[in-house]
Amino acid sequence: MAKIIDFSAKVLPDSHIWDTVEDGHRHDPVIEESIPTINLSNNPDDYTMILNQIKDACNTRGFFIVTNHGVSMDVIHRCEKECKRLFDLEPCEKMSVARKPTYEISSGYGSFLLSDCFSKSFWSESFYVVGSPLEHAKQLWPDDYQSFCDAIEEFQVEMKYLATRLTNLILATLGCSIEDEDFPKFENPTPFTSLNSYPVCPEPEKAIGLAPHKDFSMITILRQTTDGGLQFYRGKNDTEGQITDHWVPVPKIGDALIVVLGNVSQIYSNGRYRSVLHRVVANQTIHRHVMTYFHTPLANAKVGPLKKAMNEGDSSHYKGLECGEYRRFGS
Ligand SMILES: O=C(O)CCC(=O)C(=O)O
Ligand SMILES: [Fe+2]
Repeated sequence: MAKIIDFSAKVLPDSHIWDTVEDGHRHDPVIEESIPTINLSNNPDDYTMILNQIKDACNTRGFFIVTNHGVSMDVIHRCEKECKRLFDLEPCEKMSVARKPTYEISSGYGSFLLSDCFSKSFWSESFYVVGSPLEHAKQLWPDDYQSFCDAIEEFQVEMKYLATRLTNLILATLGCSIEDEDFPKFENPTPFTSLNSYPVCPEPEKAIGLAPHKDFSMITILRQTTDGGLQFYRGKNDTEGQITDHWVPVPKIGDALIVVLGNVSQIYSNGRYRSVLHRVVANQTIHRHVMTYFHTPLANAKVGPLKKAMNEGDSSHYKGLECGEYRRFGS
């Protein structure tokens, strides 16, 4: 349920103090390291190289950065502008389009759905767009809603195109092909976009922007306006063997986008690829905005390990369930 939060407070309210709450790996060190960066050129000669780079990133990290991704930077910049316009509104205006308190994802303003799992609140706000933003945009800006709708809708179209391309590449790295009868169909899934805002925090070391979690999607694609927040987890259980448990901060790299493997990738690959734990830390100097696109099969699509992704003799680690059922069981 959305509550009004005073993000201009000089002292962190008790409702947002996390330093005594176990949020999982809170105190593991943050270590800067290079993040796999893949140039998605359209040159057919680069296809095998791109496939190998994606395979390596999926095997070892569960996240990577893409450049030359084909998403229009004009659309991205317009979306960033509209995202700031939205979060700059007065709290009561934003509350007028608050998300309904349901477990199902629905459009509107509020805290992240994940926040319902914790007793403390996140130092952040989000605006979910499931399908079209028209109704809420008209309510917020009766005479000036078109630029918001256009930017978000164009963003969703471009992101869906990129997400489909990346999904097909990821499945190809598992030996699956579009001709397979169980090759997942992502036709007409309702686009789900989240605009996120992480205001400057008076006491960032005691707060959290977004608690550690894994995404439910096949992949999530993110665009951040600045760095200073998102971190991915790498730990002993990762495939590279003996590495120290740590968090890897994600810098903002020019026009690049960030790709995150979600639980559906883990299920399709029968656990060969792992969805990656990630979090957002609060910071004291920059107001960070993020646009996120979640690429997920339809709720009634069957999701289970793909035949060709399994090696001879492998047993299935996941039951074949409908996508919506997996969501209800949580992650
Ligand atoms: O805002 C971010 O940087 C991350 C958002 C995220 O992980 C999510 O919405 O699932
Ligand atoms: Fe996430």
